[in-house]
Amino acid sequence: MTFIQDQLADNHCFGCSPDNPHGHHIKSTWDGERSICHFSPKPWHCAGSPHYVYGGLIASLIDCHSVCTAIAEAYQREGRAIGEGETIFYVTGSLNISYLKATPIAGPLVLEARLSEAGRRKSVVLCTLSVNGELCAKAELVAIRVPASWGEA
Ligand SMILES: CCCCCCCCCCCC(=O)SCCNC(=O)CCNC(=O)[C@H](O)C(C)(C)COP(=O)(O)OP(=O)(O)OC[C@H]1O[C@@H](n2cnc3c(N)ncnc32)[C@H](O)[C@@H]1OP(=O)(O)O
Repeated sequence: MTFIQDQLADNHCFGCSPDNPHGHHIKSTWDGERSICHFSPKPWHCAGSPHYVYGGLIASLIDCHSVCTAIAEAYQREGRAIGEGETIFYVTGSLNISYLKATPIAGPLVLEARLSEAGRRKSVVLCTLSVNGELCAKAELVAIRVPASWGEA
């Protein structure tokens, strides 16, 4: 299986860099229309209850998976394989989440994202997070394209 994050070089992101030892290391697939990410929370990712996932973690996963989706779609729109040629970099402009149900920590969490708008600099990504087929959170993220130098070390 090919993951978006493994095709992007020099990535330092807490959410998705394969090389950040302290990060979440999320992995997302992209099929040309939608992206999927599976994540299994650890017991310490709990909210006030040990049974449910901390909302900040949910936001972090949705944030990163959605921005990676915007990046994958932008490469596709330019007719390039992900990571090929000049780096395409997006950042989060806004993130609006609705927590619909407490998210079981037993997981796995399944994130699914697709674009509802794709402009020159601005993409709008719709993302859902489900567990065992139950929708627990949904979000809209505005991703803004920035120069590749934004991501340099
Ligand atoms: C190495 C491989 C990769 C590796 C992969 C890396 C994945 C990284 C994932 C990390 C995700 C993050 O956490 S990123 C970190 C958190 N985010 C940030 O730090 C961003 C901080 N904010 C900024 O730098 C700036 O405000 C920007 C870049 C977001 C926008 O500023 P700007 O450049 O002046 O934008 P501007 O020209 O005014 O607007 C352009 C268009 O975007 C819209 N727009 C601008 N800001 C917003 C906003 N906050 N919410 C909604 N929409 C907005 C405008 O209406 C306009 O739409 P229209 O008129 O064109 O329709």
